[in-house]
This record gives sequence, structure tokens and C-alpha cells, in this order.
Amino acid sequence: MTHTKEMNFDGLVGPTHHYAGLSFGNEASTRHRLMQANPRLAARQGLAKMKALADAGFAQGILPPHERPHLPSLRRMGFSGSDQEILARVAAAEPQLLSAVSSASAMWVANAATVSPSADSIDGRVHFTAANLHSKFHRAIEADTTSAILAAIFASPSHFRHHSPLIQNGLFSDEGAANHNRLGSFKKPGIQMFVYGKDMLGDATGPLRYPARQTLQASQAVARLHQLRPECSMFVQQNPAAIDLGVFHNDVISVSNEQVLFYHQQAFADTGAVREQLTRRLAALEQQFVPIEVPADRVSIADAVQTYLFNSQLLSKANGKMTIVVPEEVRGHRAVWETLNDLTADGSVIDQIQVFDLRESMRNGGGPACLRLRVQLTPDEYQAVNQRVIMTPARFDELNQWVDRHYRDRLCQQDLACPQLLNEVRTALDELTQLLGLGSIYDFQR
Ligand SMILES: NCCC[C@H](NC(=O)CCC(=O)O)C(=O)O
Repeated sequence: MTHTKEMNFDGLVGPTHHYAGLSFGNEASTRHRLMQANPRLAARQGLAKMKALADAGFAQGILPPHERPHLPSLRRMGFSGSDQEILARVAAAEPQLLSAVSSASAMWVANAATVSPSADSIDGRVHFTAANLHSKFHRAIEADTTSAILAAIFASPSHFRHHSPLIQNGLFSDEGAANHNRLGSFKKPGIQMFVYGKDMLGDATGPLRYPARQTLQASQAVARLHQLRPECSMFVQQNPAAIDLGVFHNDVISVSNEQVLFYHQQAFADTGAVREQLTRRLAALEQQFVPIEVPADRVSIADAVQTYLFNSQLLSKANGKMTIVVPEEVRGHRAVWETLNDLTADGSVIDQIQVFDLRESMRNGGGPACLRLRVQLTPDEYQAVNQRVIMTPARFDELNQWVDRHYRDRLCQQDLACPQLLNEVRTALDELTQLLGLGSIYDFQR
């Protein structure tokens, strides 16, 4: 790597991937509740995306799954006895709780943390705040392991600064990078746009039907922790009506890359003001803003939620143009596919579309962008990253074989209490930490 670049870290799907309807407000999660899942296929689909992007020359990393079912969480709820007894008891008493502590939701690493590049922070380091994921119980239990994983991968204190998750309270509900966009050249200071669902201390109305998962207070706290210059951070409200239509994170309705923001006309509470503010703030940094707005009369919010058009990855190519990575569902929807093709026709900064089958993840409301955490790194910082988590052809083969050895091709809620599954998971994860050189990051390893 010769200059500052973005590296994408994708979450590897865990062996207990299943559909439990745990995320009220995320309509795919609710719709596919208790459907049979295929963890092996889910992991392979994710790996195939990582491999294809690495092969195309994009820097690609891997973030490991978490330990699930998470027995320490069950013990904290008062379940006692041997691991086997605990699993049997919770399965009989509260199967939904067993699902929650077994969810593979840590795969959606866009919610793992908020990351700020060193170019934007006063101390010149890359900052990470692991998200507390307060809004959903099954996700709130991710925060500690996420912190351990990030510390194991970005270990150098002279390059990387890690902050504890925000205090677990509704006031500071934080869902990480899914509600955060960084605009501007990778090489210079840029603008960090935090998108929140609700201002807990203000009067503006939030969504009425579904929860707002990101608060303004959380976004502001992260900006302070990351030492962002006030003129380089901005806070905008997501359109509450969009949240009520199933846009549970901002990355379901907009995505940025360098100068570009690709977004739906109704993404924000005041979309015109967002456009104007970004133009002005980037101009102050002597940079241009390139908005790509999709009008509501071409793609409705419902279509955006159904296809995940905006949950795409925009990636900078060596030729100065960008590629857009979209899920198969976009190609399957005529109006959405036509719109995307029109937008990427002659002269557009986006000159390539790449389609991936991510159906296993999509059924839980996670598209290409949900599966990745963006980290912009200078060449020096890149060298300081644990090199074992970088995707290479050899790593891809090892991981695919590892998945085939350990993952089931069918999983339902009823399978979660199976003592065998717990052993399978622990054996697999123990091997994985060795493969990726991560040390002991899981509770069962301590
Ligand atoms: N960024 C995408 C996140 C998707 C995730 N879905 C879930 O957790 C669904 C799990 C289930 O219902 O089994 C969520 O809503 O946080």
C-alpha cells in the first residue's frame, strides 16, 4: 500500500446463524422468524464476497464471529448448573432467550464500532468506539467481545486508540458505523456525518412505530471521544418516517465514499439541508461534494428496504472511478435495477456494478454494507494491523475448508440447546483464533 486507503473488514458468519425474529423494526428479521437457516452457506456467501473484492485489488480483512450460545450471559440471568443443564433449562423456559444469546448477529460488523481515520483526529490516531448496541438485547452482548477483537487486530497504541462502548442506557444507544459516513478524500481531513434517529434531550419527533436505534447523544459522545474538529463533524436526523417503514439504520438508505454520497431523496429529516451543508463544509476544506440522489418517484422507501439498494458498498478503483457492490435482490427488482443502471451510465463516477448473493444474511436484514466495517489506513497504519486477518487466496481456502469442517447446513431454534452444537462451536472458534493469530478472545478460552 503506497497511500492512504480504505480497508474493509467483513464479519465472518458464525456457526449458529439462524432466524429468530429478534429485531423489531427490521422487517426482514421479523418476516423470516423461525425459518430454517443454512450457516454453512451463509459463511460461504460472505467469504465469496470478501474473496472477490480482495481479488479485484481492494484491501480486505476478516473479523471473527463471537462465541454463541453465550453461556456467561445465561449465568448472569440466573441459569445455573453445567453448560448442558443451562441450555436445557433455557430452551424449556425461554427459547427466545436462547436464540438471543445464540444469534450470529456479530456478523454485521457495520454495527461493531465507529471508526475515525487519523487524518480527522486531533491526536493523529485512528479511533475506535465499539458500539454498545443498546437497542437490542441480542446485540448488546456483543460489545465486550468486539472490544477484545478490535484490540487484538489493531494493537499498536501509537497508531490506534480504542474507547470503551458508551454507557448502556437508552440515552446513549449507539449502533456504530451503520449511522456514520465519512466524506472527503482519504488523503486529507474530511467531514464526518453522524446520522441519528432521535434526539433524546430535544423536542423533534422521532419515529412512532419502530425504535430509533441511534441517539444524537451517542453520536456526539463518539465525536468527542474521537477528537474530531467541530467544523469537521456534523449531526443530522434520519427521516423518522423512513425508520417507521423499516429503515432501522441509516446504511439502509444512504452510503458514502470519498466525495460521493449515494442516498434516497427521503433519507433525512431535511435532505435539502444535508446536501447544502455537505457542499459548504467540503468546500471549506477545498473539496467537492458529489451527491447522487435517488428520487422517491423512481425508488420508493419500501423498494429500498426490500432490495437494499443503498446497503451497498462504494469502492474507489485505481482508475479514479467507483464500483458499487449490491445484493442479488437489487437485480431482481426491475425498477430498482433500471434506476441503478441509469445512474451508473456514461460519465457517472460509479462505472461498475457488482452483484453478490448474500441471501442468508439478507433474510435477517443484513446486506453487503452491513457485513463490513470500513477502516481508512495510511501505509504505516496498514503495516501495524495484525496481518493474519488480511484476506489472501490462501486464507480464503483455509477459511472455506474450516467452514466445511465445522458448520452445519441446517439450523433452527430447536437445535440451539443441542450440547453437540456447543462443542462444535467451541472447537471451531478455538481453531479460528489460531488461524487468524488472535490469541484468547473468547470467554471459553479464559
Ligand atoms: N446492519 C444489519 C443488522 C441486522 C441485524 N439483524 C438481526 O439481528 C436479526 C437477528 C434475528 O432476527 O435472528 C439487526 O437488526 O441488528
